[in-house]
Amino acid sequence: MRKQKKQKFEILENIRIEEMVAEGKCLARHNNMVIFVSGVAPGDVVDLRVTRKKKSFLEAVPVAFRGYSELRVQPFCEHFGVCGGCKWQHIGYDTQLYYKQKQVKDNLERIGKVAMPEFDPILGSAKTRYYRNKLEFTFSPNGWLTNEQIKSVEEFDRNALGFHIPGRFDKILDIQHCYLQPDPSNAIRLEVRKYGREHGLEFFDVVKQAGFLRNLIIRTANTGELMVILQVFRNDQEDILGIMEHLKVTFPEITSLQYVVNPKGNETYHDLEVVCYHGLPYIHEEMEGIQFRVGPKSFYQTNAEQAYELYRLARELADLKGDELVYDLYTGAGTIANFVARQCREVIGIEYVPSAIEDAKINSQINNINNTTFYAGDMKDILSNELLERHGRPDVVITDPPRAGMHEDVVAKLLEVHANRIVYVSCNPATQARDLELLSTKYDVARVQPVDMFPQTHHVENIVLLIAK
Ligand SMILES: C[S@@+](CC[C@H](N)C(=O)[O-])C[C@H]1O[C@@H](n2cnc3c(N)ncnc32)[C@H](O)[C@@H]1O
Repeated sequence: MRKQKKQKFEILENIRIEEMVAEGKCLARHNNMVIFVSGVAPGDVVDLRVTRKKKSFLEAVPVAFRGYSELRVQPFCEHFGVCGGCKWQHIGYDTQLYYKQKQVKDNLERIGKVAMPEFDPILGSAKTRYYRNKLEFTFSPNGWLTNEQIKSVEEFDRNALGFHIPGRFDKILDIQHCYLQPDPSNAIRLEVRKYGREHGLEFFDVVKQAGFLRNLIIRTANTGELMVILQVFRNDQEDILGIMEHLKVTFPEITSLQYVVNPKGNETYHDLEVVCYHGLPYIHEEMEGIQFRVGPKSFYQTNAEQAYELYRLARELADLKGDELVYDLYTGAGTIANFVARQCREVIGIEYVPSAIEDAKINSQINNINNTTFYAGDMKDILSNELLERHGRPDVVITDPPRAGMHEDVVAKLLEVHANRIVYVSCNPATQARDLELLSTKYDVARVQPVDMFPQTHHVENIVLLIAK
């Protein structure tokens, strides 16, 4: 007798979703086993398909809903559930803030294991939609179709311009309307797609590494300046100039229109020449009258309004009186360094990416800020005894590391220098908590202030003030 084939993915029925936990996933339990579930809300009752089995936990996705959570609200975007962009739009903004605050508290208390003050309530974002100043869209000749679209596939032009399906480098969701970036972002994207389709320009196929239109970046600054960068695979000048001219005429509000020819295997263009077709090769963001020049390769905080709130809080916690030496670690394009420079004696900014340091210097120059010095290199090498001897021991350290947190050598150096204050800005409370535990031998945690930079997502930013013991 033939053996019955074992079902690959187990279905678990009638499971109540308990809590929102890390990375925007929810927790449920079945037979004493913990299950991490995406796309649900605490209080939902669901049937789950197990997608991953580990010794101590399972991962699963819902296949049917038997009851809906009271926390749910109607998602506003037609791409919800497929697009990776706004995964939390099925729960209201107050609930999102509640869980972000909880995420910070859980991480700091569970991992950090240090004495904590009362946490300040999370600072929500004034804008919960259209808050991003930068989006990057990818072209594809065979865009992802929804089940509805598959039924009538002949009606759909598969040439797509949108976002990657989460976890898929080769699948692009064609976006009709995106709620993340203000006007005229949607209009520009739709016009580029229309022009490409109507003129028979090939949308790039990442698997075959063939085609022409590759990627579109739109940056909408808070000064009203607008940058558009088109990435193409081949240097077909007639086609490039055709689409550039069309965009220039159709959107006179574009102040910086650029293109990059990228024949490489990936979409990164930091090592390629970006050609300015029209306008200036950069745009400006502004904060308290300080201008920040943003070039095609520059990093700038993507929620500019909330970045201002974040920096304002960081500066408040730094408690600058005018005579301090401040070290701004992981300074990026020197945004925090320049933002606090007028309130202190001197700022030393350190950052890994050399082009960001060039931007940081320009940002000081164009604002007549003369008390900043910037260094490019790996933090653990640059923050050396030699540097500390040259500039002196910092009174205040502001540190804003990447998600991985600070290298242990950098933490060791901060213990050694024993600054009066450390303002630790983090986009990952888990690694922040790990670093706080190490720092707690010489510093007390005095304030904890979560900030929401990314509504509709599980991401949370957190500022911690440490005071020397
Ligand atoms: C979260 S961003 C902070 C940017 C900046 N403070 C701002 O608000 O715009 C972290 C920065 O750390 C830089 N970085 C990452 N690893 C680094 C390292 N090992 N040494 C120095 N800088 C590093 C990244 O390039 C990035 O600019």
